[in-house]
Amino acid sequence: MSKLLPFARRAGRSAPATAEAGTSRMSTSEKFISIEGIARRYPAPGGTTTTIFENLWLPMRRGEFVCMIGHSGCGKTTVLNILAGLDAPSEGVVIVDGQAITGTSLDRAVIFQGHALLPWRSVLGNVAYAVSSRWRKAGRAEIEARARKAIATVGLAGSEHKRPSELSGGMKQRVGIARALAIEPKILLMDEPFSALDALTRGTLQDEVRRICVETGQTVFMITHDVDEAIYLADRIVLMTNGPEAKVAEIVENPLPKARDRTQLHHAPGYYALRNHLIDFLVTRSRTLRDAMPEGYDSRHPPTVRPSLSEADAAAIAAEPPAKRA
Ligand SMILES: Nc1ncnc2c1ncn2[C@@H]1O[C@H](COP(=O)(O)OP(=O)(O)OP(=O)(O)O)[C@@H](O)[C@H]1O
Repeated sequence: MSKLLPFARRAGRSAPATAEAGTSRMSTSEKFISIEGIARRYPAPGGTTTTIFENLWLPMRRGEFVCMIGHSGCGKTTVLNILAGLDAPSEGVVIVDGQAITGTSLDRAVIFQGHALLPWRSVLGNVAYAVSSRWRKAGRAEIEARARKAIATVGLAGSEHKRPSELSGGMKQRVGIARALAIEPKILLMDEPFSALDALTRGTLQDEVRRICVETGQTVFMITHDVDEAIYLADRIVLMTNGPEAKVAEIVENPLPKARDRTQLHHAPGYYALRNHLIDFLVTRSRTLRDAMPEGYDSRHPPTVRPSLSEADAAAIAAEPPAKRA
């Protein structure tokens, strides 16, 4: 407890988080995924059109974990569906690994909030089914070996022959993750994958997903409403203004070290500045920015923000003995 106190004190007396804004542009060769000027519009009553979002630009590096946060209705799932190839933009294009997306692909696996497992198949059967659709010519032994490996990766070894009705919500979600991983996708797309789980299971699965993504160098785009989940998992956090006509307000770079421990996050310098910045955005700025973006806003290059410590906090940390900072 005593170790917690200096940080708790700092959190309490911190000035509002300052943010270093800038536009850290990604070079063309760095862009593994490139969302380029996409819009999604739907017909509305009276022959009009509703624009959910427009002129949305977002590049992602290979191996990056990007979370998107924004209020309900700003179009997060629509963006994910477009990345998956399940929906098409009304304007603009998404380029993955140099190719424009024209439909679904086994290179882009989706993990939904609901598990969508085949109820009549066992855990092994569900995962093997996905494996066989990826490697159509593979023999039974190879398919089973690949499926078993993915099942073991998510900690379900020993449950291969259980049916979905015999599994808890967390176990079902693990099967969903195993099924996605088993096809060795280039990109993992996750739509609030843990939101229906209890806090304990959610934490465990966040740990597993983080470990797997770090180990495999997976590129991930994930939607979440959970600020702490985004801080733990993401390298960058995309903040959407409220819809309709939502925009990428800013892209927040996570200043926390890549080697993170969920239970120790609140000790990390910069944690409270980042958390306060995200919450402040959701509480007020997501609305005010929808109504008026700052002068000079360029939707092609939304501001990149790196919430930083207040000067007082930075000085306090610098003054601490190194052992205390660890
Ligand atoms: N087929 C459709 N026809 C008309 N409007 C649609 C259609 N699909 C989605 N929308 C609208 O598009 C908007 C964005 O939906 P979307 O599900 O992408 O939002 P979201 O940010 O993911 O929301 P949530 O956080 O609640 O999941 C919503 O206002 C929704 O009503």
